[in-house]
Amino acid sequence: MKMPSVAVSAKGLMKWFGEGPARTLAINDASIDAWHGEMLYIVGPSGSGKTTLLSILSGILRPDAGSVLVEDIDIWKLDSDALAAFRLKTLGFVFQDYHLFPRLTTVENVAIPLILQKRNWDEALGEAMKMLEVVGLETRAQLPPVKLSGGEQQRVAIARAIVARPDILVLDEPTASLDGDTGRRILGFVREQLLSEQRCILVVTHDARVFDYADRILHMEDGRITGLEREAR
Ligand SMILES: Nc1ncnc2c1ncn2[C@@H]1O[C@H](COP(=O)(O)OP(=O)(O)OP(=O)(O)O)[C@@H](O)[C@H]1O
Repeated sequence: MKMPSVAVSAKGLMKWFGEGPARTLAINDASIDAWHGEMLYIVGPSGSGKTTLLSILSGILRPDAGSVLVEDIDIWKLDSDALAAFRLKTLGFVFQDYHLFPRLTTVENVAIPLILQKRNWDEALGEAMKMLEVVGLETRAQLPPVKLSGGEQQRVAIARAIVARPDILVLDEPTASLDGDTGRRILGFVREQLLSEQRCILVVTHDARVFDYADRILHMEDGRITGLEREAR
């Protein structure tokens, strides 16, 4: 059997927030390897450090110690321009609060990663439209995101994150505003589409309804990684 290759490898991560008596250790000596072709979940109680870890792994938040290799590149040694270019080329994100652009239409929001990669505007809008069909929002394409419900905005954020087929997809509570069926359908689609291309998907979630999509589940508590389960798939 072919061994999976490592997509993201983090070693000895530490992260503190705040100063003096309010200083909090958010990540305490965390190390992980995530592989191409797997969906790796990060679960744990509120405040255990899941979002902080995801932000460090995806080049958004600088750790105080430790290293992160993504596709063999030591991302925290890149300068800020190189890191931004690398994130654009390699990573797709869905944040907890979606980060949609209010002045753009829904379809333009989904097209953004393709436009930033210098794809032709009409072609980018065409691809974005196909993604909106997948998440069931083609009739909302020309509306601004504020006209959409929370669950619809979450689906737009997911469509935008996968439209450029990123090597690594990072999802923070991707099903929080979705009903059970929609959440499962969309995560199932993401899994099927991206894992068949050997992409790596990192998911922070509390949503037990979608746990069975995970290949492995990493548990966190008080900033530490306390366990790793392999799901029987
Ligand atoms: N920007 C920040 N400034 C100060 N403290 C922070 C900041 N971000 C996170 N923390 C603290 O770091 C710890 C880990 O937070 P984090 O948001 O990573 O946890 P989480 O497991 O994702 O929680 P949740 O499930 O509630 O989103 C918490 O104690 C939190 O209060």
